Parts: sequence; C-alpha cells; structure tokens
Amino acid sequence: MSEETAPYGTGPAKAQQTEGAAAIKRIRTHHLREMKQRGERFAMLTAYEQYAAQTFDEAGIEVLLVGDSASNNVFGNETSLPVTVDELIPLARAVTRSVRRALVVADLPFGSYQASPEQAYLTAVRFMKEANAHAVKLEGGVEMAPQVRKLTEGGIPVMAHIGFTPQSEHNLGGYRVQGRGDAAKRVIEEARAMEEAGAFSIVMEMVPGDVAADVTASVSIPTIGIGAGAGCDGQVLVWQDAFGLRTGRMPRFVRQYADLHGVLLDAARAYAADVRAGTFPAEEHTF
Ligand SMILES: Nc1nc(=O)c2c([nH]1)NC[C@@H]1CN(c3ccc(C(=O)N[C@@H](CCC(=O)O)C(=O)O)cc3)CN21
Ligand SMILES: CC(C)C(=O)C(=O)O
Repeated sequence: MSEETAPYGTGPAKAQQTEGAAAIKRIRTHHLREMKQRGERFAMLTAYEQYAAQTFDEAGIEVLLVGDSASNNVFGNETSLPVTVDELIPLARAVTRSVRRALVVADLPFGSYQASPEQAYLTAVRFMKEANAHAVKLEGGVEMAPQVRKLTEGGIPVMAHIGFTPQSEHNLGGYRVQGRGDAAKRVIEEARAMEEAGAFSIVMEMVPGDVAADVTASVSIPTIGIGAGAGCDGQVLVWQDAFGLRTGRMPRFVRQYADLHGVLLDAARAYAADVRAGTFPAEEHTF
C-alpha cells in the first residue's frame, strides 16, 4: 500500500523503512558515548504512542523513553507503581514502530525486575521481543548491579536510574532531592557500580547540580539529568510536562515549551460550538 492510499497511521517512519532509505542512521548506545567524549549534549523525552514519537524523532530527539510514568501520564494512576509489563509493552511497540532514528528505551515497571537477575532478564526479553525495544531502563544503584550485569551479558543494553527513584518513593520518604551533603558520596558510588556492571548510561533524578556534575565527570558513560542541573551529558523530561498538556503544579525542574492543553481546549470547544450551531459539517465534508 502506498503512503497516499494508507488509511491512517502509516506515517513517514514506516514508509521510509519499507522503501529502504539509506539516509537516516539510527542512534546507537555507542553514539551517545561518543557524544559525551566530544562534549556534545543530547536530548531525551518520554513517548508513549505513535504521533508524539514520530514528531520527536523528526525533531531530532536522540532518545525516547517509554517510561513507567505512562502509569500517571497515560493510564491515570497517581504514581508510577501500578503500571504493569502487559500495559507498557503495547506502548513501547507503538513507539519503536514509529521512529526512524531515535534510540527507544523501555522502562521496566515496579516489581518486574527487583526480585532477581533472572526475573529482570525475562522481563527485559519481553520488551526486546514483543516491543522491539532497543534498550531497557531500571531503577537502582549498587543493589541492582547483578540485574544490570545479567541483562548486559545477555545482549540487552541497560540505562540505570539513580538519585530519586520514583518506584521507591515509599522508602525514600516522598518526592525528595537525593544526594545532599554526605549522601553525595553514595550517588557517586551508585553511578560507578552501574558503569562497572555494564550500564550504557545513567539517569540522575533530583540530585544537586554540583553532585550530578561530579558524577558525570567520574564515569565514562553518559549521564542524563532530570532535576540534576546542566552538568549532565543529556537531559530528560516527561513530554506532557514540557509541552504543557498536563496542567497543575509542576516539579521545579520542568520548563514549559508549549501550552498544548490550551491548544486542545480551544480546539475542542470550537468543534463543539460548530456542531451545536450546525456549522460543522459543511458542504465540503458531506457526501
Ligand atoms: N508527569 C510526570 N513528570 C515527571 O517528571 C515524572 C512523572 N510524571 N512520573 C514519574 C516520575 C515522578 N517524578 C516526580 C514527580 C514529582 C516531583 C515533585 O513534585 N517535585 C517537587 C518537590 C521536590 C522536593 O521535595 O524538593 C519539585 O518542586 O520539584 C518530582 C519528580 C518524575 N517523574
Ligand atoms: C522521569 C523519567 C526519567 C522516567 O523515569 C519516566 O518517565 O518514567
């Protein structure tokens, strides 16, 4: 089926792949490491479905994260804890199908990897086989080293996530900055343990900027900050926060680049008004 006659959904990503275009080179984990070595920063955003993924890929966002934050940003839960592997896999599959260039990382949900390296491996394999993910992310430092090693040795690139780890909010005592004062040493240890275990990159969430910069200088793999200052090699935000689809109180680390909530609200109201007034559909929409 040609792109013109495709009924819906078949955007440029799939067309390009089937036509075998040579121009676009996929981002691989080694490219991120090389960017760090060159001192170039890269951008990561969450993505949970086709059109956002396609758009961010087109914009040149290097890494897309199918975050367990889908729990609160897609499924309407209050936290990331309730989301399941079976819920996340279809979202990850949609994102990998929709990109040509971006590296797609799938988050391992709470409870799907902490029990043992074997559990982690079996869960990660599902994301690789059923969703075609390019890598997985898991939360935790020193105590997750066996999991990270098992996955890496089994052919699955791992992005680690340290500092404030939302799946452990009940242990961490809420949404709090990690690594202040004496705890800074701990964050550096966590990062080194993840690098040593084979992680290809490290997300650092809500860590003081000076500590995150120290961590970034003390590991050779790229660090990706969220609320961790500009001293990281990359940055990540949840897209509905950054582009203003979500409303209400935002974490301090968010910068809002658009007001999508306002755009959609106006559009939905205009549509409803036209329907009520009988001005939509018009002649040209009628067969
Ligand atoms: N929409 C959304 N954005 C996120 O950044 C995000 C999710 N969801 N879900 C999973 C985790 C949870 N995260 C969060 C959520 C809230 C705060 C927050 O409210 N922070 C406050 C308090 C900081 C403090 O206590 O010092 C802030 O003002 O930053 C931080 C991280 C990051 N992740
Ligand atoms: C906030 C980012 C880093 C994340 O882990 C998620 O979106 O699930």
